[in-house]
Amino acid sequence: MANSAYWPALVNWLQIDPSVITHESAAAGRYLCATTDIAPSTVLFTIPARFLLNSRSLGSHYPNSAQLSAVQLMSLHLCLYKPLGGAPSRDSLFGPYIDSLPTEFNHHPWEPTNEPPSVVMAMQELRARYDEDLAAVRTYLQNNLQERTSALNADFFKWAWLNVNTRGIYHRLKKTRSDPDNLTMCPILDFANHQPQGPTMSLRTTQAEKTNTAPIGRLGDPITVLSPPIHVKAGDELFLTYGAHPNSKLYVEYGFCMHHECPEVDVQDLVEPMFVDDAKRGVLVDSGYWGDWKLDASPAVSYRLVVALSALVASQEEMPLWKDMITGEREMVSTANEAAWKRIVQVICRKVIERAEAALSSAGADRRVGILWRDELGAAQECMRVVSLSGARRGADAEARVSRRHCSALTTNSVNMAVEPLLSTRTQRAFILTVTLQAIIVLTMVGITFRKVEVKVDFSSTSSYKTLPCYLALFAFAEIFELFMAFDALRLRNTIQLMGILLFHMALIVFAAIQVKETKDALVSKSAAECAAHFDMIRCGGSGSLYESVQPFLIVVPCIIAAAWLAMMFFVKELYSEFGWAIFHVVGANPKMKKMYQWYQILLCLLKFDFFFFVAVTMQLLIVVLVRNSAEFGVTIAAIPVVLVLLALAVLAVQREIKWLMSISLAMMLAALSYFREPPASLRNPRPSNDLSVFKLVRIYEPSTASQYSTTKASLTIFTIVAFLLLFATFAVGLRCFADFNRGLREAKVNEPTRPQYSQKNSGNVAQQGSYNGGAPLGQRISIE
Ligand SMILES: C[S@@+](CC[C@H](N)C(=O)[O-])C[C@H]1O[C@@H](n2cnc3c(N)ncnc32)[C@H](O)[C@@H]1O
Repeated sequence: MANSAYWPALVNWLQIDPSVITHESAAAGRYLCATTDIAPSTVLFTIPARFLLNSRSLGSHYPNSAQLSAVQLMSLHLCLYKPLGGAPSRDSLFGPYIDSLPTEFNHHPWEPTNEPPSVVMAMQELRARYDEDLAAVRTYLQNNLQERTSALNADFFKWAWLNVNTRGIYHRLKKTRSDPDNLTMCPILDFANHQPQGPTMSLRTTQAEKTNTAPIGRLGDPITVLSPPIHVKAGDELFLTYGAHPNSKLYVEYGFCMHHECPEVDVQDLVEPMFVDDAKRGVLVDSGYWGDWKLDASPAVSYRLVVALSALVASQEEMPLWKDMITGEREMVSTANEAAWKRIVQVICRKVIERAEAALSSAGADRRVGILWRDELGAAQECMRVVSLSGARRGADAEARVSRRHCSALTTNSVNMAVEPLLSTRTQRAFILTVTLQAIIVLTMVGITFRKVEVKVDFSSTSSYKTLPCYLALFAFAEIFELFMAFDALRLRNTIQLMGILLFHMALIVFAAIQVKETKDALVSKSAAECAAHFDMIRCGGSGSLYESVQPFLIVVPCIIAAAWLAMMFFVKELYSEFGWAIFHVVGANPKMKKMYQWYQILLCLLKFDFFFFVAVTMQLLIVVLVRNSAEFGVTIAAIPVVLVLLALAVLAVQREIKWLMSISLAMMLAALSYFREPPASLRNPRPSNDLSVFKLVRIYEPSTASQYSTTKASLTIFTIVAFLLLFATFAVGLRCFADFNRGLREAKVNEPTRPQYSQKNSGNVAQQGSYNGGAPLGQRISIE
């Protein structure tokens, strides 16, 4: 079949009317285009499971198909049904799809010509994979389908294998995420060309991926393709991100190169011969740091290379320090060690520059090979510049700082962007629904209690009655705050905040339980003997009393919150695996950076909870203790927005790493801490009702003022202690984060993911939803940390 005829036949076979079409360009072959204007993240098309070519859809058509890997089985099928002599494929299963595949791969690099050594190595590895797959398929045919053995034409198999390699995408078909057979070819989607960054199409998370199990249906889940998260105009090209791959990988696996601003060089061929000491080689292999050593632009020297070269130049006595460095306990082995590995980096750079210049002066006709050499030259020159610049500075982080200015977009932003918008997975929706539902029920219960008491009691008559409005206000605020925190945690994919919410919710259970007794103390002021003599339905307990009528509502509240807590625990566990591999990967593989980022996340979380507890304590004071028309009442209310601004400034300081602002924020925290300990004399007031020194816990229990706090004693004590401890923790974590300023994390903090990101940085070996497989058996390449 003529290639131009494939499109109508393909959409007719799929029975869909997608809002996309293919066009062709000389530079990148066929590509996908929008046929109409499309709103952000709209469903473009869905391909049912029976049209997906993979181990599930083919398995039942081949005897003992489990003997073959997915790549082998798919390649075998394409090889057997390759369209011949312009006629359509004879395949009754996937004929129209096979007709839409490229007819040849003449341009695909197969034999090394003049490529850089690391690229030649990668090409050899690709060939080894191909040879292995061809041999496996031969053996399979001999053992199972002898009559088809003659159909295994090596040229056809190469065509088939390269189709699978350049068009296969990750698709969950197996029980575990890392199974190499989670691979499929998907009609139409496989016309999408690669764009390393910027808004691209994405795939809706499949049911199997959401539940983290094998798909339930025999053929697996369908694939739904979403448009980029921006408005697309008719005629615009629709891209997909294959992964944050360097040109060397794009060239070897997909046969093209792009102009990268931030190239990288694999220097394995230069570094490996330096390890003449087998013991050191063994240590690196055992610790997982052997190989994958790069000079790149962010950081100039990859962390793995720093680790390897530090080991290379470390003395025997220094090796324990080197181990401390890789566990993140120390920054470097020693200044002498660092100076020594930097000298080696300069030697490596010089060698790379020399050979790149030589290759470029005798460059052949292939434009792609020229790009590969220019990448090597550019990366080595940049690395040389940065390492010389940072001679006196500490660690690779200094280099990282300089280089990230140019390359942050490629490293932190270009990783595969969101597969899912906020609240698009069932677990996320279930989590928010649980928090919302329990909030509605709890507030209704508290509201009913309040109404019942309100009609009988004048709250201003005695201070103890004020416990009830205080209880209502606190709960309303706590529930709204929790809902905000839940949305915020999902938006940021922040698992630490989710843990914080669970702790907070647990505190709500305790608080609600305490309220049963506090409300009783507030209402039931007469002894049993007094009540026996003269029953007062408001001040007495027992049958017919006001307290008895509200008691069931008070008891039900902690039960509901506790039940919701159990459900939330379950959902947080699910969300942990949903976000687990998306969050904390913003900063790459460096354990030091990861640790710093985690402390930063903890600080942000603490600051949010600080705000809650500050407002909660203030609210209790306003309602129960302070006199409404007093100046202090006004000052206390005014303090709320002021504190909010201060906390926001603290967030800004830590995020942007503004030292002077962070110093002020820490000083304010310290001042607030000492305020808890001993209030300034000016704030002390002989009149207990106006006394802000209530912050000092002892006042709550002082005989002169104790009666004033009698009914709120327990909750005020708990809130005050928690607020103090939280502020203390915030101060300590703030100091820790301050110490991490200027260590290369700023870029990652500013570019935080408000959408999930699937890290590829530093692994270069990842296959995932929405990205092309990129060649090697997936088992070797899926990296889920
Ligand atoms: C999944 S296919 C995409 C559709 C393909 N262009 C076609 O003609 O069928 C992947 C192949 O497209 C080409 N390709 C993808 N992205 C490209 C890009 N940005 N520049 C040049 N070629 C690209 C490469 O040949 C790659 O192996």
